[in-house]
Amino acid sequence: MGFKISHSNNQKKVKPFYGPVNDDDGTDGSLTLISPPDDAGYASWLIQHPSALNAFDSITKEAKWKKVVVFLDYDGTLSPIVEDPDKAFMSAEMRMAVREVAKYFPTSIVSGRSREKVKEFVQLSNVYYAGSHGLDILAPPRADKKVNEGAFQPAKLYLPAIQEISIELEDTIRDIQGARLEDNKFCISVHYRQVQPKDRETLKERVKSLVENRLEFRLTEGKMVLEVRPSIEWNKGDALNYLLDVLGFSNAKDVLPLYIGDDRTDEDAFKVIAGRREGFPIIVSSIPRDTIAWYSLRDPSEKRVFEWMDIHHFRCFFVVVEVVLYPLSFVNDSRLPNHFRM
Ligand SMILES: O=P(O)(O)OC[C@H]1O[C@H](O[C@H]2O[C@H](CO)[C@@H](O)[C@H](O)[C@H]2O)[C@H](O)[C@@H](O)[C@@H]1O
Repeated sequence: MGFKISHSNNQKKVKPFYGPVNDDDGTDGSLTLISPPDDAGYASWLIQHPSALNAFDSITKEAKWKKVVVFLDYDGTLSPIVEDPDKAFMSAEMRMAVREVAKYFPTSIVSGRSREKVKEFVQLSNVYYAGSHGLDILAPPRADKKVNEGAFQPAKLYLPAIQEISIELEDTIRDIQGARLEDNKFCISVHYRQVQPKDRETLKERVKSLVENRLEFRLTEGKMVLEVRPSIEWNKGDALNYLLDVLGFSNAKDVLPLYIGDDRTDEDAFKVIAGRREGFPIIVSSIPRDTIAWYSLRDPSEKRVFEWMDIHHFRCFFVVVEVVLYPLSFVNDSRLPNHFRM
């Protein structure tokens, strides 16, 4: 399978700003609420996007005899959303849960952060990392290539321009108190969580007009963050496809990608899974939201995700994998931790 990347220099793709319905709640600042965050609204949204916790049994049933490949977003999924982006630490329990999951299922972390930074936070060596919204992926070499060519970086040519626009952005936001830039290597994040509400529109307008004048860039918006990205058609959904391919699953009929994410950019990955009509797109949200995801996890903090990732729950998945891949005797193998034994 080949990967086509179009560099859309002529066609400007600036995504519209979505009304900041809930800008001050510290979580879903830029996302579209489809009903007020009350229990009745949430309950009816849950009918469309059932809780992945409650659906666990049906999910495991569907996964039987199939190969589950796990994809996880970082901020707001594995770590809680916090004021200071440099302090978005993942708990030790969550780390342990991800490490256990990755022992049995190929697991990738797909983040808007730079690959190096997200790896520093996650600190696991048994997962693959896709940073900068998938523009920087370190995965095993493809089956048809003997030598590992290093990271896949489709926007490498943009690096000098990214450095230039970073300086311009710095100048543009300098006088706005609380505004800060984060260099994510192939993308630049402009954070406004710590900017006073009265100054946020000014910041957005300035960044928007700067990016509009630079054809090599486009703008997306996350949770109280503007993300300046190269104008190439490549997103977290493409990263998911790329990883499935290099992991040897592109033509497999029995693959179920499982993706957990909380942000607008994760919708690209949900879309890919929805297009396959098989897999588990799971959104983390405490409010009803417009989403392509089929399942949901309520708490925007790590708690619910952890609960779901918890090895006790994943024990069910393990049984599936064990039936398919491992000899039965392995189940009661004393080398296995207690919670994996039958
Ligand atoms: O794709 P992700 O891994 O979810 O990255 C998206 C952005 O996440 C980070 O910002 C968000 O989390 C911060 C820490 O909790 C929070 O302060 C900020 O308001 C959120 O937008 C990251 O810092 C950004 O660079 C990513 O673009």
